[in-house]
Amino acid sequence: MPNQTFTTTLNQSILTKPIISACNLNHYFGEGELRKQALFDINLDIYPGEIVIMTGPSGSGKTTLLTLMGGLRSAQEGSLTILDQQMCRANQQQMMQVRRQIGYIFQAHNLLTFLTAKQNVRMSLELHDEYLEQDIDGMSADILKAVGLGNRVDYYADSLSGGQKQRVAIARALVSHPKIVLADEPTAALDKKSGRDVVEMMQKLAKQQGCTILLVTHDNRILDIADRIVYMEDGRLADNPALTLGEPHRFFD
Ligand SMILES: Nc1ncnc2c1ncn2[C@@H]1O[C@H](COP(=O)(O)OP(=O)(O)OP(=O)(O)O)[C@@H](O)[C@H]1O
Repeated sequence: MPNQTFTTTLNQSILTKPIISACNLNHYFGEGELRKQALFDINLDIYPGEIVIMTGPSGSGKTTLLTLMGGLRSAQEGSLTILDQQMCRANQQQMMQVRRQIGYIFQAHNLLTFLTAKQNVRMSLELHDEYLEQDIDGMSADILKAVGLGNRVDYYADSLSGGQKQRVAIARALVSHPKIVLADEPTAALDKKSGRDVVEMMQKLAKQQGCTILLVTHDNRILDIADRIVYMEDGRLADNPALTLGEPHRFFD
Protein backbone atom coordinates (compact mmCIF):
# COMPACT_ATOMS: atom_id res chain seq x y z
CA MET A 1 0.00 0.00 0.00
CA PRO A 2 1.40 3.44 -0.81
CA ASN A 3 2.77 5.51 2.05
CA GLN A 4 -0.11 7.74 3.24
CA THR A 5 2.03 10.83 3.77
CA PHE A 6 3.50 10.45 0.32
CA THR A 7 0.05 9.98 -1.24
CA THR A 8 -1.35 13.00 0.64
CA THR A 9 1.57 15.15 -0.46
CA LEU A 10 1.26 13.89 -4.02
CA ASN A 11 -2.46 14.72 -4.10
CA GLN A 12 -1.81 18.13 -2.61
CA SER A 13 0.88 18.89 -5.13
CA ILE A 14 -1.49 18.04 -7.97
CA LEU A 15 -4.43 20.00 -6.53
CA THR A 16 -2.85 23.01 -4.90
CA LYS A 17 0.17 25.18 -5.21
CA PRO A 18 2.61 25.49 -2.32
CA ILE A 19 2.06 28.16 0.31
CA ILE A 20 5.84 28.27 0.79
CA SER A 21 8.26 27.30 -1.95
CA ALA A 22 12.06 27.33 -1.75
CA CYS A 23 14.02 26.68 -4.91
CA ASN A 24 17.82 26.43 -4.97
CA LEU A 25 17.91 28.57 -1.84
CA ASN A 26 21.34 29.40 -0.41
CA HIS A 27 22.13 31.46 2.67
CA TYR A 28 25.37 32.93 4.01
CA PHE A 29 26.43 34.56 7.26
CA GLY A 30 29.30 37.04 7.60
CA GLU A 31 31.23 38.93 4.98
CA GLY A 32 34.58 38.72 3.21
CA GLU A 33 36.87 36.06 4.60
CA LEU A 34 34.40 35.35 7.40
CA ARG A 35 31.58 34.58 5.00
CA LYS A 36 30.21 31.11 5.73
CA GLN A 37 27.49 29.26 3.89
CA ALA A 38 24.73 28.04 6.23
CA LEU A 39 22.17 26.72 3.70
CA PHE A 40 22.95 24.86 0.49
CA ASP A 41 20.60 24.48 -2.44
CA ILE A 42 17.37 24.06 -0.46
CA ASN A 43 14.38 22.86 -2.48
CA LEU A 44 11.24 22.51 -0.38
CA ASP A 45 7.54 23.03 -1.07
CA ILE A 46 5.05 23.28 1.79
CA TYR A 47 1.34 22.96 1.01
CA PRO A 48 -1.68 24.64 2.60
CA GLY A 49 -2.89 22.86 5.73
CA GLU A 50 0.20 20.67 6.10
CA ILE A 51 1.99 20.16 9.41
CA VAL A 52 5.68 19.86 8.57
CA ILE A 53 8.30 19.12 11.21
CA MET A 54 11.89 20.03 10.49
CA THR A 55 14.46 18.15 12.50
CA GLY A 56 18.18 17.36 12.47
CA PRO A 57 21.36 17.93 14.48
CA SER A 58 22.32 21.19 16.16
CA GLY A 59 23.83 23.69 13.74
CA SER A 60 22.33 22.01 10.66
CA GLY A 61 20.47 25.17 9.61
CA LYS A 62 16.91 24.55 10.83
CA THR A 63 16.40 27.92 12.51
CA THR A 64 18.04 29.73 9.62
CA LEU A 65 15.61 28.12 7.18
CA LEU A 66 12.63 28.65 9.51
CA THR A 67 13.38 32.36 9.91
CA LEU A 68 13.78 32.74 6.14
CA MET A 69 10.46 30.94 5.59
CA GLY A 70 8.85 33.27 8.13
CA GLY A 71 10.08 36.43 6.45
CA LEU A 72 12.14 37.25 9.56
CA ARG A 73 15.41 37.21 7.62
CA SER A 74 16.12 38.49 4.12
CA ALA A 75 16.51 35.77 1.49
CA GLN A 76 19.77 36.24 -0.43
CA GLU A 77 20.16 33.73 -3.24
CA GLY A 78 17.84 31.41 -5.14
CA SER A 79 14.09 31.72 -4.88
CA LEU A 80 11.79 31.75 -1.87
CA THR A 81 8.08 32.39 -2.33
CA ILE A 82 5.83 32.84 0.70
CA LEU A 83 2.11 33.44 0.09
CA ASP A 84 2.86 34.44 -3.51
CA GLN A 85 5.48 36.99 -2.48
CA GLN A 86 9.02 36.48 -3.79
CA MET A 87 11.23 37.06 -0.74
CA CYS A 88 14.58 37.37 -2.52
CA ARG A 89 15.19 41.09 -2.81
CA ALA A 90 11.80 41.87 -1.19
CA ASN A 91 11.68 45.29 0.45
CA GLN A 92 10.82 45.90 4.11
CA GLN A 93 7.19 46.68 3.35
CA GLN A 94 6.73 43.46 1.36
CA MET A 95 8.37 41.45 4.16
CA MET A 96 6.12 43.13 6.73
CA GLN A 97 3.06 42.31 4.65
CA VAL A 98 4.03 38.62 4.64
CA ARG A 99 4.79 38.61 8.38
CA ARG A 100 1.34 39.94 9.19
CA GLN A 101 -0.11 36.72 7.78
CA ILE A 102 2.10 34.44 9.89
CA GLY A 103 1.85 33.42 13.56
CA TYR A 104 5.06 32.74 15.48
CA ILE A 105 5.68 30.50 18.48
CA PHE A 106 9.12 30.32 20.02
CA GLN A 107 10.83 28.24 22.68
CA ALA A 108 10.58 31.14 25.10
CA HIS A 109 6.91 32.11 25.11
CA ASN A 110 7.80 35.84 24.86
CA LEU A 111 4.64 36.87 26.70
CA LEU A 112 4.50 40.28 28.32
CA THR A 113 4.46 39.24 31.95
CA PHE A 114 2.82 42.45 33.22
CA LEU A 115 -0.24 41.79 31.04
CA THR A 116 -2.95 39.19 31.55
CA ALA A 117 -3.33 36.14 29.30
CA LYS A 118 -6.20 37.87 27.48
CA GLN A 119 -4.31 41.13 27.02
CA ASN A 120 -1.36 39.22 25.54
CA VAL A 121 -3.65 37.51 23.02
CA ARG A 122 -5.53 40.76 22.31
CA MET A 123 -2.31 42.50 21.29
CA SER A 124 -1.97 40.17 18.34
CA LEU A 125 -5.46 41.16 17.08
CA GLU A 126 -4.75 44.85 17.57
CA LEU A 127 -2.09 44.59 14.86
CA HIS A 128 -4.76 43.72 12.30
CA ASP A 129 -7.02 46.54 11.09
CA GLU A 130 -9.71 44.07 10.05
CA TYR A 131 -10.30 43.00 13.66
CA LEU A 132 -10.45 46.45 15.25
CA GLU A 133 -14.20 46.76 14.79
CA GLN A 134 -14.81 43.30 16.21
CA ASP A 135 -15.16 42.02 19.77
CA ILE A 136 -11.46 41.37 20.24
CA ASP A 137 -11.88 40.75 23.99
CA GLY A 138 -14.45 38.05 23.24
CA MET A 139 -12.29 36.52 20.50
CA SER A 140 -9.28 36.47 22.84
CA ALA A 141 -11.26 34.85 25.65
CA ASP A 142 -12.71 32.26 23.24
CA ILE A 143 -9.35 31.10 21.93
CA LEU A 144 -7.98 30.91 25.47
CA LYS A 145 -10.91 28.63 26.28
CA ALA A 146 -10.07 26.56 23.21
CA VAL A 147 -6.54 25.96 24.55
CA GLY A 148 -7.96 24.97 27.95
CA LEU A 149 -7.32 28.25 29.76
CA GLY A 150 -10.89 29.45 30.17
CA ASN A 151 -10.28 29.81 33.90
CA ARG A 152 -7.01 31.73 33.47
CA VAL A 153 -8.13 34.47 31.06
CA ASP A 154 -7.50 37.31 33.53
CA TYR A 155 -4.41 35.86 35.18
CA TYR A 156 -1.14 37.70 34.70
CA ALA A 157 1.26 35.79 32.48
CA ASP A 158 3.76 35.75 35.34
CA SER A 159 1.45 33.62 37.45
CA LEU A 160 1.02 30.84 34.85
CA SER A 161 3.02 27.61 34.57
CA GLY A 162 5.42 27.02 31.66
CA GLY A 163 2.88 24.87 29.81
CA GLN A 164 0.10 27.41 30.39
CA LYS A 165 2.30 30.25 29.12
CA GLN A 166 3.08 28.26 25.99
CA ARG A 167 -0.65 27.66 25.48
CA VAL A 168 -1.23 31.41 25.71
CA ALA A 169 1.52 31.80 23.08
CA ILE A 170 -0.35 29.33 20.84
CA ALA A 171 -3.60 31.23 21.37
CA ARG A 172 -1.80 34.49 20.53
CA ALA A 173 -0.29 33.01 17.37
CA LEU A 174 -3.57 31.52 16.11
CA VAL A 175 -6.20 34.06 17.19
CA SER A 176 -5.88 36.10 14.01
CA HIS A 177 -6.31 32.96 11.85
CA PRO A 178 -2.90 33.20 10.16
CA LYS A 179 -2.33 31.13 7.03
CA ILE A 180 1.00 29.90 8.39
CA VAL A 181 2.31 29.24 11.90
CA LEU A 182 6.03 28.86 12.50
CA ALA A 183 7.17 27.25 15.72
CA ASP A 184 10.79 26.99 16.87
CA GLU A 185 11.31 24.37 19.60
CA PRO A 186 7.91 25.06 21.20
CA THR A 187 8.28 22.18 23.69
CA ALA A 188 11.93 22.67 24.66
CA ALA A 189 11.19 24.29 28.02
CA LEU A 190 8.34 21.92 28.91
CA ASP A 191 8.07 18.57 30.65
CA LYS A 192 6.93 15.55 28.63
CA LYS A 193 3.19 15.85 29.34
CA SER A 194 2.99 19.65 28.96
CA GLY A 195 4.99 19.44 25.72
CA ARG A 196 2.67 16.82 24.32
CA ASP A 197 -0.46 18.77 25.38
CA VAL A 198 0.86 21.95 23.81
CA VAL A 199 1.59 20.45 20.38
CA GLU A 200 -1.67 18.51 20.31
CA MET A 201 -3.47 21.77 21.05
CA MET A 202 -1.56 23.46 18.25
CA GLN A 203 -2.34 20.60 15.87
CA LYS A 204 -6.07 20.65 16.71
CA LEU A 205 -6.49 24.40 16.30
CA ALA A 206 -4.44 24.52 13.12
CA LYS A 207 -6.43 21.68 11.54
CA GLN A 208 -9.69 23.47 12.46
CA GLN A 209 -8.46 26.65 10.81
CA GLY A 210 -6.77 24.99 7.81
CA CYS A 211 -3.52 26.61 8.89
CA THR A 212 -0.08 25.40 7.75
CA ILE A 213 2.44 24.63 10.49
CA LEU A 214 6.20 24.51 10.09
CA LEU A 215 7.78 23.36 13.33
CA VAL A 216 11.44 22.91 14.24
CA THR A 217 12.17 20.47 17.03
CA HIS A 218 14.70 18.14 18.59
CA ASP A 219 11.88 16.55 20.55
CA ASN A 220 11.35 13.09 19.06
CA ARG A 221 8.27 12.58 21.25
CA ILE A 222 6.21 14.90 19.08
CA LEU A 223 7.28 13.82 15.59
CA ASP A 224 4.04 11.85 15.13
CA ILE A 225 1.89 15.01 14.94
CA ALA A 226 3.49 15.83 11.58
CA ASP A 227 2.02 15.11 8.17
CA ARG A 228 5.59 15.19 6.91
CA ILE A 229 9.05 15.26 8.47
CA VAL A 230 11.98 16.92 6.75
CA TYR A 231 15.49 16.31 7.95
CA MET A 232 18.40 18.75 7.76
CA GLU A 233 22.09 17.98 7.93
CA ASP A 234 25.02 20.33 7.37
CA GLY A 235 22.83 23.02 5.80
CA ARG A 236 21.18 20.63 3.37
CA LEU A 237 17.89 18.79 3.24
CA ALA A 238 18.79 15.15 3.62
CA ASP A 239 17.11 11.82 3.29
CA ASN A 240 16.92 10.16 6.65
CA PRO A 241 16.19 6.45 6.24
CA ALA A 242 15.12 6.13 9.89
CA LEU A 243 12.42 8.76 9.36
CA THR A 244 11.19 7.58 5.98
CA LEU A 245 10.91 4.04 7.33
CA GLY A 246 8.53 5.41 9.93
CA GLU A 247 10.88 4.90 12.86
CA PRO A 248 11.54 8.46 13.92
CA HIS A 249 12.37 7.56 17.52
CA ARG A 250 15.48 5.65 16.52
CA PHE A 251 17.32 8.68 15.38
CA PHE A 252 17.93 10.81 18.43
CA ASP A 253 17.82 8.23 21.22
N1 LIG B 1 23.70 35.16 13.07
C1 LIG B 1 24.60 34.26 12.70
N2 LIG B 1 25.85 34.62 12.37
C2 LIG B 1 26.76 33.72 11.97
N3 LIG B 1 26.52 32.40 11.86
C3 LIG B 1 25.31 31.97 12.20
C4 LIG B 1 24.27 32.87 12.63
N4 LIG B 1 23.15 32.14 12.87
C5 LIG B 1 23.46 30.85 12.61
N5 LIG B 1 24.75 30.76 12.20
C6 LIG B 1 25.44 29.52 11.80
O1 LIG B 1 24.64 28.88 10.80
C7 LIG B 1 24.62 27.46 11.00
C8 LIG B 1 23.17 27.00 11.16
O2 LIG B 1 22.64 27.51 12.38
P1 LIG B 1 21.13 27.29 12.83
O3 LIG B 1 20.93 28.07 14.09
O4 LIG B 1 20.25 27.59 11.69
O5 LIG B 1 21.12 25.74 13.12
P2 LIG B 1 20.04 24.86 13.89
O6 LIG B 1 19.92 23.59 13.12
O7 LIG B 1 18.80 25.65 14.08
O8 LIG B 1 20.74 24.60 15.27
P3 LIG B 1 20.08 24.34 16.73
O9 LIG B 1 19.32 23.04 16.60
O10 LIG B 1 21.26 24.23 17.63
O11 LIG B 1 19.21 25.52 17.05
C9 LIG B 1 25.49 27.19 12.22
O12 LIG B 1 26.79 26.84 11.75
C10 LIG B 1 25.51 28.50 12.94
O13 LIG B 1 26.72 28.66 13.67
